[in-house]
Amino acid sequence: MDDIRFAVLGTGGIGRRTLEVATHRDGLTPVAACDRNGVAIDHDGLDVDELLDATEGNIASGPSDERDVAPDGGAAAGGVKQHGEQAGIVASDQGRETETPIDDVIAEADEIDAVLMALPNLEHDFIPRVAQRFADADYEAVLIDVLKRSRVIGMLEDREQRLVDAGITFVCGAGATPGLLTGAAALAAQSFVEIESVDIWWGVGLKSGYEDNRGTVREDIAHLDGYDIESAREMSEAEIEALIDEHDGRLEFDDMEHADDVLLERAGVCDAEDVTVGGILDVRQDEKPTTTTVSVTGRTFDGETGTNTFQLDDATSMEANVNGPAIGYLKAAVLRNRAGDYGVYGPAELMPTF
Ligand SMILES: NC(=O)c1ccc[n+]([C@@H]2O[C@H](COP(=O)([O-])OP(=O)(O)OC[C@H]3O[C@@H](n4cnc5c(N)ncnc54)[C@H](O)[C@@H]3O)[C@@H](O)[C@H]2O)c1
Repeated sequence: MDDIRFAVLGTGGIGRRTLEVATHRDGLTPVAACDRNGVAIDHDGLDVDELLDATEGNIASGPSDERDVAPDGGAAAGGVKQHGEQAGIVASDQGRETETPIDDVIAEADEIDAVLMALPNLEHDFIPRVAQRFADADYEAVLIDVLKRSRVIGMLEDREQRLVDAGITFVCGAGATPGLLTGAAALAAQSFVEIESVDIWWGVGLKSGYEDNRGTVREDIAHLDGYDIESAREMSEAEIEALIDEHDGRLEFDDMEHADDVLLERAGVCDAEDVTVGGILDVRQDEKPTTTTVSVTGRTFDGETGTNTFQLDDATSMEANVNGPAIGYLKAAVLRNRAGDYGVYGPAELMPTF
């Protein structure tokens, strides 16, 4: 495959690791990265090591704000919690401060083959609206996200014709769950002619990565009983710490709104209601508190009922299982885009490329 020039929107816990994982994969040149405060662009290729060193322990994290989403100057919805104007990419020699980081990347989009959106999703229409802005700028290449929420997929489908008209190939929910595990479920389903259930059960240990992954932890809290997207967005860091203390560092989630359900339905594998997603997050130990397992139960053509399972090795980190697939799906999407195949795809509809 020819060299792929790619950008990462959001250099938090996930986006930083996207850049790092990409250095281990062939044919990828990172040419742009941005966070809420700044942007770094170099069409000859960013110096990933320098950028990672500069942002180590210094992520411009927190919920998304709207300041460069609403060109009309629309106010941010709810309180915006920032970690200082100098946090994140502006601390890198390659970075510069900007009020319009995403627009600055869009302005260079003619020379970019793929854009990976590692942005927060606490305002769940944030990523669809960013996609729309690329389409409105007549970007003709690949967009990919690692979002989690089921409801966002419909928002992307609503914009599908606009994306096709622009010439965009969009892969949504292309991280771990949804993402790798959704794709694994679609493969595991092939033994059967009818699927009864898909159960996804994940385990993540984050002790050494907790500081880097506060954005993801905040979003996960929104899935707990008694919390929702709005309340999780408004929580202070101290409130999050207190909640984690109450649970001794271990949060268990049942029946999460994860887009694996609608993405498997899109791919024709089963009904969304037959899919359940849950898991355990432990922010005080690196070991996974439980083994990530996908169980697909179905009926075979000759009348047997069985369960195919797919497990991740406990040694593989969340960051490895999100970013490896995201890059694999990004590469697959570039091949599709170059073949003139545009539109919205989920991770159960195409095979990631290594
Ligand atoms: N599918 C999966 O398996 C999976 C797993 C983990 C995380 N995720 C998703 O990955 C996403 C990123 O998570 P994270 O932990 O890296 O979050 P984070 O908070 O650490 O990072 C978010 C980044 O986005 C930037 N950002 C916020 N608003 C912005 C704006 N208006 N313009 C430009 N940049 C902006 C921030 O500065 C930061 O760099 C989340 O949506 C999370 O749900 C998915």
